[in-house]
Amino acid sequence: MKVLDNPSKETWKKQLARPTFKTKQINKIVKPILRKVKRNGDKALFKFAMEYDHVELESLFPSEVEIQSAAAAISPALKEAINVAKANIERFHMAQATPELVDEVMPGVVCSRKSIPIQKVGLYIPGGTAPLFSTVLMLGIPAVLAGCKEIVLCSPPNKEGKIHPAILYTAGLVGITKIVKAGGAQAIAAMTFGTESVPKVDKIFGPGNQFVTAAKQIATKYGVAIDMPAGPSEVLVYADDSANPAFVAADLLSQAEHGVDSQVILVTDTEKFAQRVIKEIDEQLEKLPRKDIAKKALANSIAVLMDSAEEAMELINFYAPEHLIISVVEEEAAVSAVYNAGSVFIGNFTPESAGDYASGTNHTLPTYGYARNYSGVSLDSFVKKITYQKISPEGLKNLGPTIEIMAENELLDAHKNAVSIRLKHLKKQKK
Ligand SMILES: NC(=O)c1ccc[n+]([C@@H]2O[C@H](COP(=O)([O-])OP(=O)(O)OC[C@H]3O[C@@H](n4cnc5c(N)ncnc54)[C@H](O)[C@@H]3O)[C@@H](O)[C@H]2O)c1
Ligand SMILES: N[C@H](CO)Cc1c[nH]c[nH+]1
Ligand SMILES: [Zn+2]
Repeated sequence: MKVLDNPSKETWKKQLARPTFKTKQINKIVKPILRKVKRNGDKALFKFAMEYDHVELESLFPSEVEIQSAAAAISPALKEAINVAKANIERFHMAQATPELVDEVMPGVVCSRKSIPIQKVGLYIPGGTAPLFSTVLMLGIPAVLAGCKEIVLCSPPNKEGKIHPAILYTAGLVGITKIVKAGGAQAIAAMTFGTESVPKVDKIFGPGNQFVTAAKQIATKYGVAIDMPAGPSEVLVYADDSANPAFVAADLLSQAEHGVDSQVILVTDTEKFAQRVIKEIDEQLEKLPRKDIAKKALANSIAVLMDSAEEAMELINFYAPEHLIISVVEEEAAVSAVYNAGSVFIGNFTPESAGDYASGTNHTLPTYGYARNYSGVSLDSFVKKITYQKISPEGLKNLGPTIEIMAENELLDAHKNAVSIRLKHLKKQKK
């Protein structure tokens, strides 16, 4: 882990760059995949499963036997844990529901706004190097709560041609029945264009590797919406002497183990603390089954020493981390200074893993600095807000002249007439 000592502002962009997202090279692979799925439908999905997941699939759907045996393969302890997580995620996402808004803005002019579910949604559940069944909860729960009519779930098959039992079990628990064995860019293409077996959806959700993220971004050119670019996981820990170096190291490693292209950052105020954390990382790393992945991610990672708390916060907002852990004495000041982050974890006893699994917040979050302009997934991501208005004759008498003069000055007479014709009618009626 490289250590930077009070880097000057002009160097932040370069010094804190994420591992190069080789957009051009990735797009070169992803675009033909999209094209082929659009042209050849299911046939292309079978072909890409062979090419990228190294399996010859018999069917794109899990069989009834696979679904039944998935439930049997999950231990009672894991089932219990999934239930606790589900309850917390449901509770926190349910609390996000906004009631219908109705307002009589002036006498006789009533405006309202309602949340209407997006009808068809596609959920991508990563499965390349780890079976992220927790993502089924994070996407499936708000989709069901929002009332989406059709929910399709795609996840890559393993070498036996199966989707991980925990993903199948959790999907069933949440109430998702349309499950497709497809991963990577081909899954995104299938949900974008539709195939013989996969319905075309209105919006695609979910994290994934660089191929998935690039495919989602290209897919938007074909009329489908996406939640956000949710790529390789990252965490920034802002800690001082009051933090426990072993805890900090564990948090940094928790995101480093996601993928070789993940990045983790430590921001602290003394070289001594940074070195204690680095020592802990070295010790904990050796015991991790995914140490080879984490090691590569750590090669992209940095410890930054910042003397001034204000500048530290400026740097953090500049970086806009997906996850931000704050473990400093001046906790409140730091928390209130955050304006760019996907999700914030406060205090020594709030590991980022809590949000990944079970505390209730959503773990599908913007990476790569997109926390500057995107929010993480929430109930809102699965609805559209439709506005309504109803104007009474009295209301039109009150508002009409305002509209008429504005339309006239925009040189749009037909707009003005739509009001004038009604006002004249009302005048005649009065006589
Ligand atoms: N930002 C978030 O909210 C969030 C949440 C969870 C996970 N993640 C990230 O999701 C990612 C999951 O990645 P993963 O790889 O384990 O699973 P994945 O399911 O995203 O990707 C696996 C698929 O990638 C495709 N693929 C692999 N190599 C390819 C190649 N050379 N060319 C074309 N396609 C190829 C294959 O089709 C395979 O099925 C990690 O980077 C993790 O950090 C992010
Ligand atoms: N940290 C990931 C989001 O960036 C989510 C996750 C799922 N499982 C474990 N972690
Ligand atoms: Zn994680």
